[in-house]
Amino acid sequence: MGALPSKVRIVEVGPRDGLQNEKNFVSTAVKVELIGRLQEAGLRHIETTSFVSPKWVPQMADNAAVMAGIVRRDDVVYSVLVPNMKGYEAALPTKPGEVEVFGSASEAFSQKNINCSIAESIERFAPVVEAALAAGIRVRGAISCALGCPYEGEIAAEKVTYVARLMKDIGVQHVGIADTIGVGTPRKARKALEAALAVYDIGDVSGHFHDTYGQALANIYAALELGISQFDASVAGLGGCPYAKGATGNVATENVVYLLDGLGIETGVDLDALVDAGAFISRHLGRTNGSNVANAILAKRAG
Ligand SMILES: CC(C)(COP(=O)([O-])OP(=O)([O-])OC[C@H]1O[C@@H](n2cnc3c(N)ncnc32)[C@H](O)[C@@H]1OP(=O)([O-])[O-])[C@@H](O)C(=O)NCCC(=O)NCCSC(=O)C[C@@](C)(O)CC(=O)[O-]
Repeated sequence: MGALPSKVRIVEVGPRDGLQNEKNFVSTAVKVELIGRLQEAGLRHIETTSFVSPKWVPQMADNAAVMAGIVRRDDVVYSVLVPNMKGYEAALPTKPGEVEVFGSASEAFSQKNINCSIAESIERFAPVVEAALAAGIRVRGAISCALGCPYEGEIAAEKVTYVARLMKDIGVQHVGIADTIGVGTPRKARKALEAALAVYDIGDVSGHFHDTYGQALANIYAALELGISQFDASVAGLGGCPYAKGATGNVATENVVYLLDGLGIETGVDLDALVDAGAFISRHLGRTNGSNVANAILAKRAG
């Protein structure tokens, strides 16, 4: 195990992963304000929305309006999820900085989430990747259920390598290893990441850890020890996937920043401003903040 990275890129997924499962529609204005607050807090990579079927995920139906409403900064990458060419064609005019195709290491989850097999998903992604790269847009891929599946249970590391290889072969530049249901522990996280590292370079692999079993920070630490330097996180721990029942949100961004600050690892994020952004969206949703770091800071502020 080498030294920990000196710098980490946090991809803020709250506006997409965090909100997609909300039953009540969150207005476009609130989504836009949240994104504004997140970038003011120093986040430079934000998963902004997804171009998926509004029948499947109604909360993301205002994707184009969100992309039109945000006040863009040149130094922020605005990333959008795209499952097929229909989504890409809708996303392109909104000028995303990155498109993210999302596959799975589990056949069953692939069917539930995107209504096709792993092989079919790659066929759908291939023209998206080709078109995006030709347009100069970065392409990231997510590999869901890399540490376990709500339908199949254990997922072999070989399955992660297999999907990573398929993604690499069609030109996907970076893969995110996703613990969709938050069941992983550090050893599993390490195995899944190493499975992707058999195909991708260290700078092109990131971690996406849901915190259902409270293991996400431990998994991030294990990933840091491997040299991984990019992680997805969701402000106030918002979220869950509509097709992974019972899974809670992604690891809270505030918790990740606190950990990395403590380790002396640079993120560029101002924790206080981030806590304000999390308090804003939690207030709006009428939800207890899902970040214990945020709650501790808010309690301290209240005296
Ligand atoms: C993928 C599809 C569209 C396939 O859905 P399908 O039904 O197989 O698609 P289809 O091509 O047969 O089309 C059916 C209808 O959907 C429309 N359609 C088709 N494509 C699009 C599109 N892009 N945008 C808008 N509409 C679309 C299409 O026009 C048609 O409309 P109709 O004629 O019935 O009115 C569907 O299954 C879907 O939208 N699924 C939602 C997937 C999703 O958003 N899941 C959550 C995000 S993934 C996630 O959270 C995991 C991640 C990334 O965070 C990592 C982790 O933690 O694991």
